[in-house]
Amino acid sequence: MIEVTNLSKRYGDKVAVDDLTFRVRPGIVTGFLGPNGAGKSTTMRMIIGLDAPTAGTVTVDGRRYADHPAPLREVGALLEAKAVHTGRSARNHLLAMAATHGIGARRVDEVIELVGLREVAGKRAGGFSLGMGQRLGIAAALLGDPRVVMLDEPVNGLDPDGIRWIRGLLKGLAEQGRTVFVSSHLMSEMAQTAEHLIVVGKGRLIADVPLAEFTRQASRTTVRVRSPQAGALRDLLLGPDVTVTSGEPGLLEVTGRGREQIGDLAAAAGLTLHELTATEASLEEAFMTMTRDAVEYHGETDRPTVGSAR
Ligand SMILES: Nc1ncnc2c1ncn2[C@@H]1O[C@H](COP(=O)(O)OP(=O)(O)OP(=O)(O)O)[C@@H](O)[C@H]1O
Repeated sequence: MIEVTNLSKRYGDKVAVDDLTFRVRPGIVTGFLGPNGAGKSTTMRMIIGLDAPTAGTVTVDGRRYADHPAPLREVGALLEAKAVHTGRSARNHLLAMAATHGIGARRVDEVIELVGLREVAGKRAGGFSLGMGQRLGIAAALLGDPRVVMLDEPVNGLDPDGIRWIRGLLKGLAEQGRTVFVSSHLMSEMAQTAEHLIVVGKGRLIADVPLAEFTRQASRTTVRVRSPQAGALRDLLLGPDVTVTSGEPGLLEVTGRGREQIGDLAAAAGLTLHELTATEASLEEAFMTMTRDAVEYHGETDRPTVGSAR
């Protein structure tokens, strides 16, 4: 379990992480989702003590990372997929890491097998492709058989095979009861991997929801309505839990009322309709809307809003 409490990080005037509070539970894959610059890497660095918080606390299984007697056995992390610049073979690279933590050669061979590097384990790690380097980084993260696994953007730059492999690996680690925390800026990727989502924007928490709940909310249908009497129609449609927005004159986008209901209400009031179309938002669109709202929260609105009553 990772517990982040009122965590903030400032670099000079820049607030990278702003009063974040959330928990990452064992037994499931938790996705850490947010656009570029949202503060994901900074948060992960603070979890393993690479950066000191400006305020707030982070604990892993009840203790600060630095207070664990054998941190590598507690948390395995892959942060910033950077190339391994070494003339050593992959196996020797891992053996050297293992030796500094009192981990034996047997475990090195186990993780090599686990990440599928057996055939290239004797090759120079410095010459590895991005995908192989990524597998090596994951092997290093798993060396200590950690109860918490944390990976920052692990699928960046990987081919479809590599991506599928990482998804399977993460799910398997979670099924073994480990805490698995993985960041991405792609909703579509998280939708296939994570069971729970922590969404951040501009350093702030936007959502802390099960994926199923996010999907349910995202699939809320929007109805596009065109009418020469859009103003009157909007007034007619507004009500509790109904939102009406407009991007152009004569066009309304309505959530909270179904297509038939809108058609019936318009007909009963004698209003003319030129279009009545139901559209389902994709998960990616729902994520964009969510994070755009975080931008709006900071006062940078770019979306004209006709009216809403919630
Ligand atoms: N060492 C630093 N000094 C100054 N600013 C920093 C530093 N590290 C991060 N930042 C800033 O803090 C903000 C959050 O960055 P962070 O890398 O944590 O975001 P992220 O969500 O991981 O983004 P990405 O997906 O692009 O990696 C960004 O605006 C970034 O420019």
